[in-house]
Amino acid sequence: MSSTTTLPPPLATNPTPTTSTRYTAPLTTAHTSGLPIIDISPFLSATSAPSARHKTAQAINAACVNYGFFYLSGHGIPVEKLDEILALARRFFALPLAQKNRIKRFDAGGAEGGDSARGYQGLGENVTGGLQDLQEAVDWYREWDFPGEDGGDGTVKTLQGANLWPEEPVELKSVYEAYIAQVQGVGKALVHAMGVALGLGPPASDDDDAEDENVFVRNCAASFWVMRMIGYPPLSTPLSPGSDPSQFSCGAHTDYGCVTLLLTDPTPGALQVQLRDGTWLNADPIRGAFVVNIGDMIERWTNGLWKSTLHRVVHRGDRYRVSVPFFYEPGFDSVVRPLRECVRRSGRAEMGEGGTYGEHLLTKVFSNFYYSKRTDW
Ligand SMILES: N=C(N)NCCCC[C@H](N)C(=O)O
Ligand SMILES: O=C(O)CCC(=O)C(=O)O
Ligand SMILES: [Fe+2]
Repeated sequence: MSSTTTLPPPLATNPTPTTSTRYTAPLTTAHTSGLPIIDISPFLSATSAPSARHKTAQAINAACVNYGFFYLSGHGIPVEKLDEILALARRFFALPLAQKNRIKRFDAGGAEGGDSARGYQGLGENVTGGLQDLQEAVDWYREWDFPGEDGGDGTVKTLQGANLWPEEPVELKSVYEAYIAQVQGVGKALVHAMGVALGLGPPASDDDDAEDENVFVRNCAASFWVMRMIGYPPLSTPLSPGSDPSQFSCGAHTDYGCVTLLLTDPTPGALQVQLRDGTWLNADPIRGAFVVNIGDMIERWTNGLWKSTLHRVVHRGDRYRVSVPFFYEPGFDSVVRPLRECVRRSGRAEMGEGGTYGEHLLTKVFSNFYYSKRTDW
């Protein structure tokens, strides 16, 4: 394939942010935002009652049909650990730029002519919908060693290689690696629950180990996860009442894979989620809970029964904001095509080409960087 990087077309004007509290399904517990709070613990314990799992699965289905977003509680990661993750992110971003640049991602514009998505990216380096985001970030991906130079086809180099870890804070690497192991377990339980919520049973098998497995769990077994640590200085442009934002901390986008487990500091009014009617809802954080949303691969698998919902960050507070999303995704080579049962239920034609998650991810990553000058794929 030979083409230059094309950015997505500019977004149509965004609707005015709102703090709507409407929701359309009977949900047992809801935050003031209206987004449901869902307890995943029945899927983390092997001994939980079937009725408890059923309740969780039903709540997930309602949340994914109505919003594509919810809060997740009962995940078992202590709140002190979550606070520590955020505090370490804040300490890293407070370092001088020269020090942060010591783990700078290897840029396409660099003298050596390669690029890498792993590492630190400075303010304005990430682009969404054709606009630079007012954020800086560090990306870590599942480590992936190719036997060959470029994985065979020259298109995956950007995602290869080892992660870059900062020297400071010294404990960041070990704390984050332990967290990644824990949060992957939550991701696995969550996609398991999602398969149950959709009535996607395990494959017919005599193998006891496969008893609980469904198509989501299987495809995430070698999850090509992404961990992202983001820092957001406040946007400076004033917003007059009723006007649309012209600058974003992170422009409106959908996430790419299965589920995002988002951890943020307590800053309110920053993360906004688009409702079905096109208005924007503030999804303010709940301490100790994750904000969860589904990504493009779940939308494709379900043939749109569950939507990968647009969301954005518009941070106008007065304090530097940090967030740490963990993206629990399919394997890089997972072929994702609509599930026959979901196509039938949706009553719509089969959506999407049915390519691999890796192909989707690469398309996204190559359109994300302001400095990318990629011409060789
Ligand atoms: N790995 C995930 N999902 N990262 C989400 C990043 C979203 C913003 C990005 N600039 C974009 O336009 O997609
Ligand atoms: O920082 C946030 O609240 C959300 C970030 C986000 O949506 C993303 O990185 O995909
Ligand atoms: Fe996102």
